[in-house]
Amino acid sequence: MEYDAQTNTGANEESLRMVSAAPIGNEPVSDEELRPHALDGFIGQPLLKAQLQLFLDAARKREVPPDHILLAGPPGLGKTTLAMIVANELGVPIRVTSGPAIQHAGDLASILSSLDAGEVLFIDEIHRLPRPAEELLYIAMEDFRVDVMVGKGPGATSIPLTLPRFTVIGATTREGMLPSPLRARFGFTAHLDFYPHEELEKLIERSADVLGVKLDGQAAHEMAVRSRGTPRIANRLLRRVRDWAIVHDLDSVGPDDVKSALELYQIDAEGLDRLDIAVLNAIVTHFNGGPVGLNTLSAIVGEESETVETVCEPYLVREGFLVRTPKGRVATDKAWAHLGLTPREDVSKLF
Ligand SMILES: Nc1ncnc2c1ncn2[C@@H]1O[C@H](COP(=O)(O)OP(=O)(O)OP(=O)(O)O)[C@@H](O)[C@H]1O
Ligand SMILES: [Mg+2]
Repeated sequence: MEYDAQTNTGANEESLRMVSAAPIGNEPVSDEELRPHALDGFIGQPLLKAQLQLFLDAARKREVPPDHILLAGPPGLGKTTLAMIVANELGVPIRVTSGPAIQHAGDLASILSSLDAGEVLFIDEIHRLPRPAEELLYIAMEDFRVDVMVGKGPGATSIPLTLPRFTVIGATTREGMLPSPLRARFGFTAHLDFYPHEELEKLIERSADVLGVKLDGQAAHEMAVRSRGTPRIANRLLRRVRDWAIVHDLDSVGPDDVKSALELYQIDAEGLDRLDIAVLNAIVTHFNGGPVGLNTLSAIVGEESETVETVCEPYLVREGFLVRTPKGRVATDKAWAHLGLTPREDVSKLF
């Protein structure tokens, strides 16, 4: 299987954070050891699993490759994992590429024309396909045909090539950016949601078995509540806890070990890290709870405003620490309480 490194570079600031949902460093490789290979081993998302199971069973019974599948959802929730599982369950090979890796329509044409019958073509970050490639893909997905250009300039001719039936699995973190003709060509769209704590606990227990880490009592729970609903983060926290256990010669890891290990990495009880806390602190101490504009806020915490907006805010908003108002960002009562402070009087009157 090829792995497209381009989708997982990201030496940006987000990727340096322990609680970033994007992969860090060599994680695409180490993600591999923790990936379940069958639908059974895929933790959580019960509705999605039932839908996918039915979809695959029907295709198997009809003895045809299944319709194209779109996997949509935030980073680190299991899109790549599900794509691999689908190919595995169908017992077919999977070809892996990504939107940014395909620079010209010709790149995609050559991949398509080399596919075997029934093969799965996984296109990660499909919302980043260049336009001409996207148009070529429409035809290939619908009519199983690709027009190959032969020659250059005025003498160039296009030769239609019939393709065997295959299945495209597209993954996207930005479903809204997919043009509707492309979206319409998928027979099934799976939306992945953030995982509840109980599911993350199960996931951490499974990963701990794979890594040979023995967890006691509430250890898995303590990691789950700090994982921001994201399996990739859960697995990363587990690896850091494993490091702690190795260095301290522990045979098994208890909840207090988890707390100490993750405190060292400045991840607090709600999964907030140094930057999240800095953002909340800035709003509360400099602006008495807000509202404050994004640029001012970012300047105070010393980060790019994009980092604050795309990395910190979604989680802070989702967890009710922060609200976005037309006048700027406002810290909620929960944020004040989390910082151990009492909210100013009139903050509730803003809403
Ligand atoms: N439901 C799950 N059960 C078990 N492990 C999971 C599950 N979902 C994700 N994981 C694990 O989390 C890690 C990240 O998952 P994956 O690479 O599939 O995410 P992704 O949605 O493709 O992220 P990205 O958008 O960044 O590509 C992998 O190690 C995978 O094994
Ligand atoms: Mg992925």
